[in-house]
Amino acid sequence: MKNVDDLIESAAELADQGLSKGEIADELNVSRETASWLVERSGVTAEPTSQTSETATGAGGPQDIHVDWSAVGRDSKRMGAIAEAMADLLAKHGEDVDLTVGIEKAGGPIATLIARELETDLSTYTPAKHQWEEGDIEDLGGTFSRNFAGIRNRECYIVDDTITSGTTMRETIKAIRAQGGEPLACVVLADKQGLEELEGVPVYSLLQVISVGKED
Ligand SMILES: O=P(O)(O)OC[C@H]1O[C@H](OP(=O)(O)OP(=O)(O)O)[C@H](O)[C@@H]1O
Repeated sequence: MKNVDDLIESAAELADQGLSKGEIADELNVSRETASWLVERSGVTAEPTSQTSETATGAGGPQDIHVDWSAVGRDSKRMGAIAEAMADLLAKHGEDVDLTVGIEKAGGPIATLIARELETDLSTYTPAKHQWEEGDIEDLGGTFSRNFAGIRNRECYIVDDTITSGTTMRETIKAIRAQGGEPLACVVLADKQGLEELEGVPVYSLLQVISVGKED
């Protein structure tokens, strides 16, 4: 499920099957208000309520969602469990990959644990935005840390905590290719874009955060 249109379609199917709005809310993991809004948008029910329309269309609502994963990040055991799950998402790409690239800063610790799980080397990439102070960020480049493994024309995985716009992940893919490497897959904790791929590289996430209250 990728976007609000998919949710609307699913809500319509469930409504057609005779489920109540509460049951649809449970099925789709959204609030009752949002379930009502989705069903109304699908055209399956004719009479919108002013309350649900107001609530879910979200006029003046948030433009972005902050993902706070500190309950995981502050505990190495929880981090290890999350890294195991993220590594599992990459398992379909086989066992030949021997490099995991973490995007600094937050992606570094996660990548370290995933690299351990997958028994790969570890590399880290610091995106250009971390060097930026003023001027055009396009004039800056990111850097691979010399403290960790080099890309050296290898296939690799890319790890970060979140994708918001996708800019950082896209930059990292290009930087790895510029070093002769080939990213086989990206993995993040939370993807706020609901991406399937970026620059031709598959994107996996434990959570996809789908905004249902915002008009495109
Ligand atoms: O998809 P994007 O719009 O590029 O945003 C996602 C990036 O933003 C965050 O990094 P942040 O700048 O907060 O740095 P940090 O990793 O040091 O926390 C996050 O860790 C990703 O790297």
